[in-house]
Amino acid sequence: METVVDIVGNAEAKVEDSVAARNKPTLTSLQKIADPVVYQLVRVDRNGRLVPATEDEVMAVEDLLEDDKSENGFVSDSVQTVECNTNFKHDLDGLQFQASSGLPRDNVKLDAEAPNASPIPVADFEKVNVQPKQSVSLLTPTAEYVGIFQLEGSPKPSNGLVENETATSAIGTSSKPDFSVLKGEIHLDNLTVKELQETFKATFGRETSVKDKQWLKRRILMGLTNSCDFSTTTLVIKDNGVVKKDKEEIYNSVEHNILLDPEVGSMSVNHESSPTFHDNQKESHSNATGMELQGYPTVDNYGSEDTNTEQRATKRVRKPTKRYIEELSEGESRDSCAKLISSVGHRAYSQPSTDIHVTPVQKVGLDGRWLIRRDSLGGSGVQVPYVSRVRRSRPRENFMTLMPVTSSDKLYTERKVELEELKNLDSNENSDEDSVTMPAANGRMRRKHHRPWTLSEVVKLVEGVAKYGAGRWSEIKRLAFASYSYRTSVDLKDKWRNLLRASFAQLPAEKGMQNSRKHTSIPIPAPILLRVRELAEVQAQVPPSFSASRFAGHTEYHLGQLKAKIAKLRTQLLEPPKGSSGAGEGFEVTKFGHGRVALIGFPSVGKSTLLTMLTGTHSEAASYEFTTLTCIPGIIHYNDTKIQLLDLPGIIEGASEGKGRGRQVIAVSKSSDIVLMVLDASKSEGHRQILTRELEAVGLRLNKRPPQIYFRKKKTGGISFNSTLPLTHVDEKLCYQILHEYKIHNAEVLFREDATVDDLIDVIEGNRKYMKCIYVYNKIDVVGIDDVDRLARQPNSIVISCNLRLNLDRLLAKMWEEMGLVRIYTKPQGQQPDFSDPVVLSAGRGGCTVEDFCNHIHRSLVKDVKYVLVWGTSARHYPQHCGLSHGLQDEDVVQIVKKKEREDGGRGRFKSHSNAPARISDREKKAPLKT
Ligand SMILES: Nc1nc2c(ncn2[C@@H]2O[C@H](COP(=O)(O)OP(=O)(O)OP(=O)(O)O)[C@@H](O)[C@H]2O)c(=O)[nH]1
Ligand SMILES: [Mg+2]
Repeated sequence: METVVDIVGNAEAKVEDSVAARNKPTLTSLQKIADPVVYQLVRVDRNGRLVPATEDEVMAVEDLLEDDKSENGFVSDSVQTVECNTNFKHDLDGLQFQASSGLPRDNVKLDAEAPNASPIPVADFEKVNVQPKQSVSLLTPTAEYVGIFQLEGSPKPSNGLVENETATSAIGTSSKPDFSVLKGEIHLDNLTVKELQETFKATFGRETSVKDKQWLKRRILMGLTNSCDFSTTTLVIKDNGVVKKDKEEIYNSVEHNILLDPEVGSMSVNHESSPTFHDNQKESHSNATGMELQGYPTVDNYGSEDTNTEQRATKRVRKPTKRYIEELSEGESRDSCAKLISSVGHRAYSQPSTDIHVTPVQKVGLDGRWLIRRDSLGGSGVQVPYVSRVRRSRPRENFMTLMPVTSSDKLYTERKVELEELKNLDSNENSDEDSVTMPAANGRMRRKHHRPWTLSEVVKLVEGVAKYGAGRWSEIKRLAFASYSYRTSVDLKDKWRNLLRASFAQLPAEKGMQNSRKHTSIPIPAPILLRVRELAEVQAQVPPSFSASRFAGHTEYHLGQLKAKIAKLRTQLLEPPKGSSGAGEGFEVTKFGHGRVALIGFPSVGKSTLLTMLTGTHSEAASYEFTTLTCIPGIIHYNDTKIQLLDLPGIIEGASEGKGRGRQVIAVSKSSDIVLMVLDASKSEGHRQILTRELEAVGLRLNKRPPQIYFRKKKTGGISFNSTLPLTHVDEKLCYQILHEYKIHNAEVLFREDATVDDLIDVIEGNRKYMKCIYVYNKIDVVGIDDVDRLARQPNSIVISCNLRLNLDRLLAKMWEEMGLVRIYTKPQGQQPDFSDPVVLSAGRGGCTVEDFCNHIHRSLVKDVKYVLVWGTSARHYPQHCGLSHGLQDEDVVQIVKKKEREDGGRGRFKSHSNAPARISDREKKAPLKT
């Protein structure tokens, strides 16, 4: 099989270029040319017909391209400034092959030097007889397709072939030796071992130490047979050599080349400045000088055999994946630009009078299937399209390797800029094109299995939502995305969600373009995002978790993470070390009464004095600090209830960290029902904040209710984040980060209120205590009335004076109110209620329902309760028959009606009056009758 790359040219361009090339066959002629040439990869079958190369072949060629480019360290401007407007003039009589092309200056120089400098003349060779209608075939630009047969100018007339040292040196040190420039026929039988080795080196690109002539000849012939395209030459391989063929054969072979299948891909060819065609440079027919190289037939030698042969073979037999086939087929049906190239190729081949067709390809696609490279040369870029097939087998190593890298930084920068443009050119005009591969930041190809959305698609989606409404994805898909078979309604839904995120996360101060996702192919313009936002707001689609624009930044996330970290570490700090017996000596006293109240405050604020005043229990009070060093309990008799009041040592700043036994003090206060924070009215206002902070540091939450956040850990299923209302402090990402900090990866979170990050952390920690706190400002006798008035108006505050016994009753009332004790009086059946000894319930101590009331009396009472009769504020009428779930209120009177024992046997007419066993077998057998 021979694989060739055929050139499709533009006839008009050809004429112009040929004229230009003749008049000014230099670089300037090239610069005037803007139209690119489409190269298509074809294959010559056994009948000599050119058939389109298969995908595997294209893939293999691309591999070779890549490999060669990566192997070849040679970098030259001329490599990338490919001249594709080559004008060929083939004389039927032959004998003349004119190649005029606007090669770069380097090429001109090298090509001009080559005939003179080349010491490799071999043998006389007939001038090539080529049909003018033919499409000149080029071999694929790989290292295997190198070599040229020269006809004349050889100072060394022999049958061997010699490497063109000048040319080799001209192109620099190559990693692979190039195939020698041959002249005339080659008869391997006549070559010496050394010459055979040279030939082998030229053919395969590597040296060999084998001296076996037969082996060398066989390998060389095999290499030539497999790799060289002799169809465009007058050479054939015959009898251990490359020999001339008849004119008829040449004519036939050329005729075969004209028959082309239009369905071929395009391929870029890099023309090298060197006359020795090296690796991926195999252009043999271009000459910038426009001079005639008479008798120089272009035989692109396929000096094959490289180390990748086996790999390529493996690739060819590998079955393409289903996805690859699907995408390729979709792409082929969709790619209008690809069709353009194909059709151009078809036209070019079908035009009888042209041999080169320069195709003005203007569209640029990045779908991985075709790509037009625009290399900058001077002011006018030359566009070189080539096939860039999607290869699902492995990602293309480097996008840039397909584009020859110039040594000039400027050109390199330009190319990068162009690449960026290409990336961003996913525009309206290319709406049907989708990127499958994208160049990543490190220059390697990053493959995306999904098709990135184009701007036109996004606009269509937004229009569809505006027209049909969000949620009607199937309808939008059917009506607006009918031609986009690869877009499902789920895709539309997902994209709309991402657009919503992007639009609500976008800060107004940000620059106009913002991506909804990090790796999206196109940035969404600000107007579209604004439109999305408008639509979402109109259709009440504001996602709760994205309604806060403040989350566009990372500061909140970072702060949230830090808060979670601090809370976690603080919890670890407060936990007693494992293995220890726990805390040391504490202040804990036995619980007594119906409620417990702790006195917390700085030293010498009057706590002990207050205890003495309220309870009658003496507690040492003095004018120096830390008079009290332990917990002193007292009992307050109030409203037929007993309330335990605890006098505690004074705490100072840093108590939560253990200063002044502050931790034990706070631990006792944690066990109480409410906290009385005693403050000195004559002291700084900051004391209140300090104490609040200290208590909160150990998990006490004063005058707060638990956050309305439902949180439940799960074993599997990930994190489900939901909210019943728009959130302004927490979003999904922040919630995930905080949970991640606690190493929670499976949980259910439901926000029922606009909670803060601290609330979420409290819920996750789960050990917070929410308590009522009354701020008691003592010693108001020493401050002005204005200050007293101001303090008294603060929430949860009360002003007192222990010395003057001012406002103590209000303090007790407030305390009672905050404690929420519920007194229930019992009423025996047929008797008066007992108002002397109530049953005291509270929400903090087991609840206030009838069942709690029964349990408070005795645990076994609940199952005997038939119903209860309730008098009081909780009853709608007196008495009300209530069940166990009825909620009781303060000073209710309850009468319990128990079930009767005889009712156990049934009710009404179903009642069982007999005590006989239910089953006959259980009955006692009567004694048999005596006869
Ligand atoms: N002017 C005035 N002084 C008071 C009042 N209540 C208490 N004091 C004085 O404040 C000083 C401290 O009183 P204590 O009851 O020992 O204060 P404490 O908070 O128990 O102090 P520690 O036990 O050290 O924490 C005493 O000298 C009291 O006489 C008040 O209402 N007015
Ligand atoms: Mg005291």
